[in-house]
Amino acid sequence: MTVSEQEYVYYHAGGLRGSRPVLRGSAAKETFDSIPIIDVSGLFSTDIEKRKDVATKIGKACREVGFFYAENHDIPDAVIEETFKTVKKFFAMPQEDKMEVHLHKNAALRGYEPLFETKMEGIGRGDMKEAFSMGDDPCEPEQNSSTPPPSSAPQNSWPKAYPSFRPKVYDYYIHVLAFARKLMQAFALALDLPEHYFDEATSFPMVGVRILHYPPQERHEATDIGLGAHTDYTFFTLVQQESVAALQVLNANGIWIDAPPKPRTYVVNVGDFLSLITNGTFKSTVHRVLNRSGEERYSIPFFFSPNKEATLDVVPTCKKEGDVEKGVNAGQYYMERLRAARWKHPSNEGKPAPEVQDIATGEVRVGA
Ligand SMILES: O=C(O)CCC(=O)C(=O)O
Ligand SMILES: [Fe+2]
Repeated sequence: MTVSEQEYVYYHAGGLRGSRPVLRGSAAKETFDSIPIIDVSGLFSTDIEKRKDVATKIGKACREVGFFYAENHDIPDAVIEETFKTVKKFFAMPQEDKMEVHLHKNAALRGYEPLFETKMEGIGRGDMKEAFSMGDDPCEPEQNSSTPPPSSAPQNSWPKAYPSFRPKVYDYYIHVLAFARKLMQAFALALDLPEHYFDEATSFPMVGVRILHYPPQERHEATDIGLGAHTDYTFFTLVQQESVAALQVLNANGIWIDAPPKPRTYVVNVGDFLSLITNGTFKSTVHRVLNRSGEERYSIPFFFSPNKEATLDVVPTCKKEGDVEKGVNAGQYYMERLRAARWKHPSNEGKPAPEVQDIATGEVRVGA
């Protein structure tokens, strides 16, 4: 095969542009071609051996794939169903009611983002999704922070036109946060660390609920994308998808593996923070959303990351000889990544527009 015939996949990983050759036939490496399903019910057992059994499976999935489906979690169906109803009602509001809480009006980059506002990849129109995000804020009583700051601007923006939105989103938030904490303990066990190893670094974690609406894509090419190929800047992410398949995960051969919704499961994926502190042992795997279904798609990622103040260093069980301590400040890194993808936010004023890359051809240009 000549160089010019080599096909590549382009993406953003760890905030940097990357590419991967598409390997087929005899050139293909050993890699995953499906997403493992893990029964996580043992995590709720009082028997540590049962918890460790689940953690071992989680560890294998994180090392080999970076993604898994968690089945038999403890979040009631009714909570998830009610949340999707809420999500649909939010997106069905008149545009001006959504724009009232536009993310550009919020210093913490929370709130509503209309269609095509982010451009993870692609010289096309941008990401074909609208979103609303909320997250950790010690000032909001629903979050039961033991140490609210004496005074601080609210971090979240809530739509006035939909008063019951906030309590409904919080109902989801509280449930998923508890499950995420359980998973964090399982990740510790999976790394041969004490179960509560991460408790201190996640005492008031950076978390976010992002609700997403992907209209059906008119064009069926990768240049018309729901959400460009990326990795998450989290410890891990818990994605609840409704019924429409569109999420895809990139394997080592540059092949997109479908991660369709499976009833009563969460898609769990390792993010860049967990990859960083495990020296890359746990994979923060590239993924994207392409909604070719012809239907409206709704999904709800829940992002779980360390405390803002936490310093990220490689955990003792993953250290290698000669490693230099990374000492990354979690909060700073998180905000940099969040801002980089939203360069029109007022906090980026004066900074040059970032470069974007055509996901089909690899061509790079200054973003518009
Ligand atoms: O919509 C999805 O299924 C995934 C969304 C996602 O990857 C993200 O928001 O980081
Ligand atoms: Fe993601």
